[in-house]
Amino acid sequence: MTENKAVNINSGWLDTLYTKFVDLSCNMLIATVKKGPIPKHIGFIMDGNRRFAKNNKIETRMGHLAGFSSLQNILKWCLRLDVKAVTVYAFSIDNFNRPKDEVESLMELAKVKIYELTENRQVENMQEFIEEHRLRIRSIGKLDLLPTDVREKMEEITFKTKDNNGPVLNICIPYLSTHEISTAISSVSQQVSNGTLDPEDITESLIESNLFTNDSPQLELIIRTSGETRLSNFLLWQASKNVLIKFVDVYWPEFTLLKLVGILLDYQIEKLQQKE
Ligand SMILES: CC(C)=CCC/C(C)=C/CC/C(C)=C/COP(=O)(O)OP(=O)(O)O
Repeated sequence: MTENKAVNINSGWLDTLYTKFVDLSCNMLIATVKKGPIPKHIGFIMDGNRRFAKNNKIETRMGHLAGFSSLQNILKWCLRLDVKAVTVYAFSIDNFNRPKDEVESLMELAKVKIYELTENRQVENMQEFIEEHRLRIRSIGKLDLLPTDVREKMEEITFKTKDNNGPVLNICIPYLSTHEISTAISSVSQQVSNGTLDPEDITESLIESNLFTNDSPQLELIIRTSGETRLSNFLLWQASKNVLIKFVDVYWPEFTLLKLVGILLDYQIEKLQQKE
């Protein structure tokens, strides 16, 4: 009995010490990398949740849940690093071709997590974090493909955070870059056909101003986890403008601050080389 108690006290003390050590290390890493240029807008292809689940012998659903936790951590670090926009590929239009129960569980996860945020519940201090950083959350993509309840939750959080004047989190769900570009072109053609736009005034920047990311700063970095080296129809137009693309060999739920900092240092070296 006494022995157990002693072990509990010791492990509590060690946990606290460990947490403090981790916090301190994270703060130091963030302060160090912030001395150099930080990309204003980062896109993440959050890949590898299912392989993470398989490797760890857990259900696919739990892999996606671990992916959501990873998203929360990475978002927090990005905001502390003063990144102004984070765009995440949460669900591709093609993902609707996955097994029905996986699609349903991903939709449920999206709905529940967004519900927790909109209803002002504590999601590991996430609500506090949104308030503190005045974060705007937007869902972008072909929203009418979402089940009504999920779409409503997405629209609700976009509405609730629309007047926040801090950074923006763009959640691509369900998204394909080619759909985004064709939607922009269609909106421009509409203006031509109703006589509000002269075809001669169609420029690259006009098309760009009709993309879903039109109110985010220029994309400067894309990170894809899981070792895959493709863009998989993510931010193709935005990626054409001097964007550094980094492929990392870890699954999304395993992506750490240390990995992010390593990539940011590469980004800073590249910036310095471009200046020379
Ligand atoms: C509400 C919200 C924003 C939720 C985010 C949750 C999350 C991280 C979703 C990503 C889903 C997804 C298709 C990941 C890709 O890994 P994969 O499933 O393709 O894994 P694999 O590459 O190993 O097959």
